[in-house]
Amino acid sequence: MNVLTSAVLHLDDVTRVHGDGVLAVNALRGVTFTARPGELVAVMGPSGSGKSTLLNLAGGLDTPSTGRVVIEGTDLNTLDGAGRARVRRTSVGYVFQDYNLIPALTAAENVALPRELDGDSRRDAREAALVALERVGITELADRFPDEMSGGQQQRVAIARAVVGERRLILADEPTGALDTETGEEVLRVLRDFCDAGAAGVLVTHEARHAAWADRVVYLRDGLVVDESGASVGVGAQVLR
Ligand SMILES: Nc1ncnc2c1ncn2[C@@H]1O[C@H](COP(=O)(O)OP(=O)(O)OP(=O)(O)O)[C@@H](O)[C@H]1O
Repeated sequence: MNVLTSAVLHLDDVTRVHGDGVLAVNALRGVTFTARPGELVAVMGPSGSGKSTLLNLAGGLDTPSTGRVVIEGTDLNTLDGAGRARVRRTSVGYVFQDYNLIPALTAAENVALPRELDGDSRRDAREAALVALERVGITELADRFPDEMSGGQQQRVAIARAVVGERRLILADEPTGALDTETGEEVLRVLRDFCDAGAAGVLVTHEARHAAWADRVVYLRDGLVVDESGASVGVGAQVLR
């Protein structure tokens, strides 16, 4: 099968230079990367290796200097800013270390927001939010505000917000960084479940233990993919599940 039609995310020989002249930094230097439906791919590497740059490009928040980013068959280079924003709203969900929930909105309202921004009626958006909250196992917290929830519960809300409306690409940047070990593992299990149900996930992490939930690990150094491991980590993921 053609990689561009089978992949949810495909980066094709992508470079990204930040700044110019003597201050130019080659954050990515020709990276090819694919995440397919059902797959959770961990991205690891030292500080400054290009992990955040890769995630920002993957989500259409940044544009490559050269190369292509293709999401669900659409080459983002062919879109204008509004087109990229639409792909972000409909195909891509982000999960951040610090949850990024809106404090004045309840869990259901936070999750419903992307749907409302995309034109759903308030009622349809709430219905979609309740489905997403059920999938992360916290329906009963729908009407609580973020400061009435634990960190792990807030991160589940953030994951529900990332997937609401059938978005199929989940980009997670150190999603367990603010959580204790046990809660962090529960959050990774939720991410894993979404990928098992057909989404594609990209998980940036510093911890090998967390990368064990992934099907593959891609190691970056100085803006290049220096190693990719599949089989052994895949076995780890099977054991953990
Ligand atoms: N907006 C920017 N302007 C200039 N340089 C940048 C910018 N963003 C990133 N860089 C540089 O690009 C390189 C890659 O940065 P990036 O944030 O992608 O790395 P990272 O692997 O995510 O690091 P960390 O683990 O510390 O978050 C680094 O040298 C960084 O200093």
